[in-house]
Amino acid sequence: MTTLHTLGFPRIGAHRELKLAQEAYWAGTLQRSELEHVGRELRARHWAAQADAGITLLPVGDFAWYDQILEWSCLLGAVPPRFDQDHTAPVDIDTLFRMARGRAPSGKPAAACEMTKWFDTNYHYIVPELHPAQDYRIASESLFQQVAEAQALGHAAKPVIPGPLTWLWLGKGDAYDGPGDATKLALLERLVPVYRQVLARLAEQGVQWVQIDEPILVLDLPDAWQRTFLRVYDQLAASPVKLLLATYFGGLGDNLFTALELPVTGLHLDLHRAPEQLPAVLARLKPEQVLSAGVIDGRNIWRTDLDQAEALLAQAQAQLGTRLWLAPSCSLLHVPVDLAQEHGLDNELKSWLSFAHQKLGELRLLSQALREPEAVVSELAAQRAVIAARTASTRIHNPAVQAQMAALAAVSRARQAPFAERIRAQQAALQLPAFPTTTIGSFPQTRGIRGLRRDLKRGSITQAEYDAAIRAEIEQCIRYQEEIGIDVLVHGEAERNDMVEYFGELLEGFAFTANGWVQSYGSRCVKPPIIFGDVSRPEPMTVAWSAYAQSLTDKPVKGMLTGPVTILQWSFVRDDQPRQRTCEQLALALRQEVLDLENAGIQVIQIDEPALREGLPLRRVDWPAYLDWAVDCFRLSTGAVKNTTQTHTHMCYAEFNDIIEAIASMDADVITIETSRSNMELLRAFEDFHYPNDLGPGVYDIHSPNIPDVAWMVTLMEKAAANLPPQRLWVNPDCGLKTRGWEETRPALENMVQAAQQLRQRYSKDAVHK
Ligand SMILES: CN1c2c(nc(N)[nH]c2=O)NC[C@@H]1CNc1ccc(C(=O)N[C@@H](CCC(=O)N[C@@H](CCC(=O)N[C@@H](CCC(=O)O)C(=O)O)C(=O)O)C(=O)O)cc1
Ligand SMILES: N[C@@H](CCS)C(=O)O
Ligand SMILES: [Zn+2]
Repeated sequence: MTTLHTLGFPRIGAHRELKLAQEAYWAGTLQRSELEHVGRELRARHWAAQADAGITLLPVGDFAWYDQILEWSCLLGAVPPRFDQDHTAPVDIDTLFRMARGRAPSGKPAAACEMTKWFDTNYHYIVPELHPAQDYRIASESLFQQVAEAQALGHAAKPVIPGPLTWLWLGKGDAYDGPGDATKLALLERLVPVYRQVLARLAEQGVQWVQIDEPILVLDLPDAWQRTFLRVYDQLAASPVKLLLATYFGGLGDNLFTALELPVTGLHLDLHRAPEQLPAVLARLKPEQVLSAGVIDGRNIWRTDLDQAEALLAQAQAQLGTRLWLAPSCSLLHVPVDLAQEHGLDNELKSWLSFAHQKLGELRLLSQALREPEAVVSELAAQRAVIAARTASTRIHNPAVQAQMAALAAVSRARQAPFAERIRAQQAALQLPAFPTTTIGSFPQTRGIRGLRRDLKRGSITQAEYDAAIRAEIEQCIRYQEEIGIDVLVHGEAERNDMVEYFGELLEGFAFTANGWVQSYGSRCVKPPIIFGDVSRPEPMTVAWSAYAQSLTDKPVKGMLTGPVTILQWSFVRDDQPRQRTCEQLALALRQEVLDLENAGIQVIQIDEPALREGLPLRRVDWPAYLDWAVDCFRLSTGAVKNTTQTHTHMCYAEFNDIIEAIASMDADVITIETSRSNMELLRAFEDFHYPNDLGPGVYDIHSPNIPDVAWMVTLMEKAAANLPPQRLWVNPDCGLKTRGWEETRPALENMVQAAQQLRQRYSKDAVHK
């Protein structure tokens, strides 16, 4: 029997049960015991589904109340001092929630830990906080309880834990300088003994295999880190369990020899992203070692070409026999739960797709194809037919788009005049004060607004009633901004379920799901649209809403679009052409929308690119090629407007230092960025580079419910104005306000406007000229 396993299963539940329970618990409407019951039910259901599908080793520890890295930090007792953790007591679930979100039903509120993107995914993890003097201990029983839970249900449990080097790499602390700072490695002296205790406890529970995740092995690692892998795993090898070292999201590259030298009993490889590493691994795998082949794509939703997978694995099967295990390439956390819940997708399209449940079936079929193909001839033929039908389908090709693409080289990307000339023309048209104020786009997405979409979907209100109610929201938003004196207004994005899904629903070549939720962070989920064919824009997508908003006021209202790279990055993307091609098609569609907005009298147009940095390949050698086409696509979508039309872009969740040149070459007239959480540290890249265009460093953190005070925001802007020309600076929050309530938004924005007024007085001489 081939061993089949998964590196992790989505924890949210097919109907986002976890989200609903978490939010009810935080709101005080669900008891802790009821929350725990929901967790147990979800785990049991997910194990049962996997076992029923023939998965022989079940992941335990992939469930998390908020995030799996945070769970592990809590198990290690790595709780920052501000959360008042008693060093002899277990870490309580409310402490975990306070670390994640600053507050919980019990315990003192405190500043939440930082959250950031998980490798190149749209999932966010809670950053471990590292201190040179930190002591580690087993401070939570949760993992051991879950192992016992799985075993009581009759399952073979395979605990999944973050490896010590990956956990340290992801961690931050005042004493450390970036992910690869070698001084972090000193913490291993206290960390590794706790790992050994954990492994010993798991062995006592009868666990045979532990999956230890070291995804940093697919990154460029400094020598000191590479060498330390050997030392650390020598110490862990003495444990009485077998270790399966899991790597994913890319190939091992120059870390391959390191990985193969480690004294572990099994190695998991991402053979979907990096099939080319297989021969080198097969040549060097030790005789007793297991190879777990991650051939089913855990990051996308297309059915697997099993012939291709089988051909890739034929030699491995012959060489390794039962030492060849099969698995998805990474945790299934990154795909929706169950395609069977999708009743709105047509059968043809549905036949092309595979969500988490369906991937389990594919895994079993692949194992049969490798061992006893004669037993599954018809299933394999059916899968083959689907793959062939998708390739041949006329739905994926649009001749008009192909014609546009053929002429792409001739399309101008450059604005008509350089920035210095454009900004003068824009200022003459817009007449903005110094330190103009604006927001990033979204205003609170209230229950009322979401309820409207729910009612429209259920048919309990008509499209006309929905549109009227959204217009009323827009009017309220415009009036409010006028009342408090914002200079460049937004319409508030009330009509959008999500900044990417909304566009996916309106573009051709996209499909969207009813229930294809994927966890983004904590209780927040997204429903990534599916790009299955050539992308085009049948009709304007935002013009009516923006034009309506502009009709209500004499102040400029920003048109608001999501950029091509971000739409690409946050969608499930077709895998039958390079991502660059798909991005170019998106850029062309957005270019038309930009021109339509301009024609409708919109003078300021923002094209958000928060995912530009997240799209960076994991290996530096691949960065220049990506940045070239990503920036080119942005310029393709924005380059056609008149000099008097002001383009904005917005980026968040990003460090800018190493991509500042690319950002500058996007040539947006104004960029608004997230900087307040880092106390304007992130601004340094713009200062050092002498960034030439206008810049809005976010003056307050929209992820926090705290109201920023005026003096604080003035101080932050003074820091910015010390190194950048004051006449180039804008005043704005960090990011959109959709996750905040009005009760937090009102005082925060009013304070922000006051801060701008004080800045105008203070810098009246320098800043008059835009
Ligand atoms: C900026 N971010 C985004 C990322 N990726 C995206 N695709 N979009 C983003 O905005 N990545 C990085 C960050 C991640 N940040 C966030 C922030 C907030 C959310 C979020 O709030 N998600 C919502 C779901 C949003 C949505 O689709 N809303 C629908 C309503 C869906 C729904 O639950 N409907 C209910 C009724 C609701 C009610 O009555 O209250 C129903 O149908 O029963 C909509 O507005 O129509 C979330 O709740 O998780 C995500 C990422
Ligand atoms: N315009 C979007 C950008 C989020 S990154 C918003 O305001 O929500
Ligand atoms: Zn943002």
